Amino acid sequence: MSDFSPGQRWISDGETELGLGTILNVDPRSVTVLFGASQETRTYSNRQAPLTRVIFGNGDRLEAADGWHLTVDDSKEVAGLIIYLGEDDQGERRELPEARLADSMQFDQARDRLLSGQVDRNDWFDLRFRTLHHYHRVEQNPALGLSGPRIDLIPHQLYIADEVARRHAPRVLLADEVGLGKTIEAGLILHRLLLTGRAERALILVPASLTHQWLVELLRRFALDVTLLDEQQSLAHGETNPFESGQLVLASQDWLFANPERQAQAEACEWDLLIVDEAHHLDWHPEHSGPGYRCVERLAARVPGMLLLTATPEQMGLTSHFARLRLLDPDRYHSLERFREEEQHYVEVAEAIDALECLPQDADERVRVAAVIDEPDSLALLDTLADPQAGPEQHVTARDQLRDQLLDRHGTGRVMFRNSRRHVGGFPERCLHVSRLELPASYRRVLRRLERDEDYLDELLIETGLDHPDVLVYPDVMYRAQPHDPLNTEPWWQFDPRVTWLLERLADTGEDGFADGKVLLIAHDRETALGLAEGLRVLGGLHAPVFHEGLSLVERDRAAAAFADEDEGCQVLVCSEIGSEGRNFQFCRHLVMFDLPLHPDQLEQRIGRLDRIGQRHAIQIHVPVFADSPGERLLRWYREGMDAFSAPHGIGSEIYAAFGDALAESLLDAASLEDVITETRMLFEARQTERNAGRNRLLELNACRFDRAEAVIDAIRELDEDRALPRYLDQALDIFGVDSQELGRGIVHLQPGSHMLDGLPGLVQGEEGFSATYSRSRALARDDVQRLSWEHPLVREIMGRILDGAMGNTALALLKHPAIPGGRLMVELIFSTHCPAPRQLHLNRFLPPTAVRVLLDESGANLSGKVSFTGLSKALKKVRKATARDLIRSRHDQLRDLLDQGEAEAERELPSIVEAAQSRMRRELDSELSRLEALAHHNPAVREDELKAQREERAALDAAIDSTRLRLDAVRVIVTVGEDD
Ligand SMILES: Nc1ncnc2c1ncn2[C@@H]1O[C@H](COP(=O)(O)OP(=O)(O)OP(=O)(O)O)[C@@H](O)[C@H]1O
Repeated sequence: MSDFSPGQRWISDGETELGLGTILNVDPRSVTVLFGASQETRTYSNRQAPLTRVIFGNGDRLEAADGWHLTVDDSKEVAGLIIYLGEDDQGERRELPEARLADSMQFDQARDRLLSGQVDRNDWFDLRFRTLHHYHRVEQNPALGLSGPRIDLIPHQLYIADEVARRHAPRVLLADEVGLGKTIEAGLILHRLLLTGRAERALILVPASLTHQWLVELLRRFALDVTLLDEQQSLAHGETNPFESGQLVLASQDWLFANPERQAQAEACEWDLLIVDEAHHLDWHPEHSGPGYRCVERLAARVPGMLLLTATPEQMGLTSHFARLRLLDPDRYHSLERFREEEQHYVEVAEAIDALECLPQDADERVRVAAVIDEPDSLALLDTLADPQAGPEQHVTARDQLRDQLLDRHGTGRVMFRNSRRHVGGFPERCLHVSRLELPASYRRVLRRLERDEDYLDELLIETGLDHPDVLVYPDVMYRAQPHDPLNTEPWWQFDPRVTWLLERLADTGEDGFADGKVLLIAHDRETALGLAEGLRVLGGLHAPVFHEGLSLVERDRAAAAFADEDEGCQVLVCSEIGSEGRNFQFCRHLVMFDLPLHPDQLEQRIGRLDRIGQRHAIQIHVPVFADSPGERLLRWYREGMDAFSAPHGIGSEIYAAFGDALAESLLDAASLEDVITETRMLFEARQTERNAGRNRLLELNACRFDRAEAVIDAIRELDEDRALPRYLDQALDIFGVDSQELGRGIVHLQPGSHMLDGLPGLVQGEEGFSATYSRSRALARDDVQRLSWEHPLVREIMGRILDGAMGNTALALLKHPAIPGGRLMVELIFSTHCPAPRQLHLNRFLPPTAVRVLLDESGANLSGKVSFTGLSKALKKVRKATARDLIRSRHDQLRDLLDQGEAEAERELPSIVEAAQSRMRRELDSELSRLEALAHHNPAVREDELKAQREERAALDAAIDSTRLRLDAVRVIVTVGEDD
């Protein structure tokens, strides 16, 4: 191209964001352009410069470098430079030489780009329209944020995620029984909040031993890229706050709770959500609370959303449990006494819920319901339900609504979610195998003396520094604590029969043996675990990795990975108590409790490693005990006092508080043990009956409302089975330059093509790319295959780039049609609703960008209703860019008039779009608001700030929707060609 002259204004085709350029220099080979707004200079080859001359036409409004505006009505050319003539905003006639146009004039808007002759590929325009269409659809799906994660669709988890993530700044305790998927629930909530714009930054605090597992789960299941922060990483940030280094930060509790400076840095950041796993460790006492509790308490006061996770909420006692509820909602949980008192009425509420099923047939049951309700809306529903004249449909609706109201208005339901195996169902059986072994002489010697001599216990405690009753229950620990005893010369594992017992079982292929599967072994003490591993190696030649608190995180993960490997992995993993929390070991079927923990909740945590979602076998729990030892008595207490091995019952903590001391006393005294067991059993049965009738029942009914869970699952399935996604993605990948290769069985491999556009997640030039599938079940079966969904980061990135940028917002194509003579012009205009609002309002659920298409022929007739987008698109032929530019230049004025007319046509559709969005929003938010207001009367768990936020949100949404405008998003010029052209 040789017609460049210094001073002319041109724009870069590939980098429109640089703004308007000025030719600085031209020589026979190259042309140099200054882009003043971005302070960039580019030199291009003179022959192939990807530049378009910017020439405005009559009616265009221009901005001058010194800020005034000119509406053009004429132009002239002087020495190759254009001078625009027209009127300024005050109506004065002025001239504006092109060299004095503002550098900052924007050229990404479709109108400007088109009129300045910039056109994109025709298929880009198609993709842009389809993107708008699908985005509009998907954003309104109620399952948005829940459909992308690579998980099985398990009702209780999806119910909780949906219920919690729709709340303003949710603050809840996720307290499902062990292994039912609290991590998954927290991940789902986080994912949905992020995708819908309700949260942007989250801090996740987990025990050190679980950091890696969380990191992997969040990446593998939720495609969330999390920054794992530790001291080493933090030091690398020098003076800057390391917690600012990512949007999602994962850190170890052990590290943060011990480090006041780092805590101050974490507190100094803005977070939307705080997640704390294994929250039962946050212990609180009136005189002294633990450092973890204090740290979380300070964060809780600043961070609006909070999820606490624990399977054993009362493990540190009821007071600590209450204190954690208070962290979530200090207004609601201010008095422990009152909390206890409320619990007394749960039975009546649960009975009233059951009574609903008997109405209207059994009129007497009405009284039971009426006894617990007094709100007029509930009473009206009860009247309908009890009225035999009402129709069956009315009965069903009234029953459902009343049930929801009863659940909503009483109990801890809004703050605490606890699903149990009993309620969820479908979990494997637990089988207990006890092996009685003879007490070795070295242990017996001490125990006998303890039984005979009361003072010896005190001496022993002082001498060993151990606690009571640990000294009794862990004889190998006691043995090791007396290294100076001349009789204690051998390592304990050399004579402890549990070691040989274990070796025999590991090798045994018979019914009693462990040879058919992996074995997780948990011992209370780290030294026991280490010694045992040594014993296995020396006595049996067996290598067993050890997992304990003394290992670094990397070493722990290595040990767990060595165990998990299906083909190469070791048969047994030896863990100290630290292995009994949070880790996923459901691929094992044998659990060996080398000794027993002293707290029932700890016992349940141990079993929970295997008894979790994904376990496919009955769980074999093996306990070797020494005959007539304190360990055997402890076992009896667990079995006979509370059936601790058969199923979780959630009252371990209360039982331990009541009988822990008496039990410790009776471990040496078989006679008093009988009484402890009898009394434990009585309390256990009484509490269980009480809780199952009241609190547990309410918690269960509240933790999963199956009909609502089903509705969420249906919405997810709709997205899962959406056949439009593969079609859309095929086209998008092709345009973005991603190569896709079918691998068979529904799996494709995606990798960067040679012309791939940069910055697509998971695809880097020169790297392999990734394999993926649209099928949920296939993705679940194969860790190495990602799942493609509308929520996959690659799909979101592609859609975002198209919608936020200018890609494909102008095009020109030819149409050959026997009925239309050549040389005619048509324009296809795509308008989109534009409605600026803060992201956290999640406006898209009511009014996502909505396309309005207008198709005009050159006479201005609107053909949109007659000619569909797809029909027209199929008939179009592409054209060279240079020809397109010439065509546009020659029809500039006519095109501008058509654009103006199209705008007026589209505007006519706006009111109905706004009205529909407004009524959708009001319907949903008003009913939620009235539900919340009614609830607040009864259940103080509704926080005042929640109500306030809900009202403000409604007002803000109303205003935002009201201010919706239409913006021209894309335009395609269509030129007809005759049969002979
Ligand atoms: N919906 C699901 N789809 C697939 N796997 C799941 C699902 N829910 C849970 N799992 C798997 O089941 C195991 C237990 O889940 P998770 O770790 O979330 O339970 P948890 O309640 O947090 O356990 P714990 O009480 O031990 O902390 C994990 O391996 C998890 O990946």
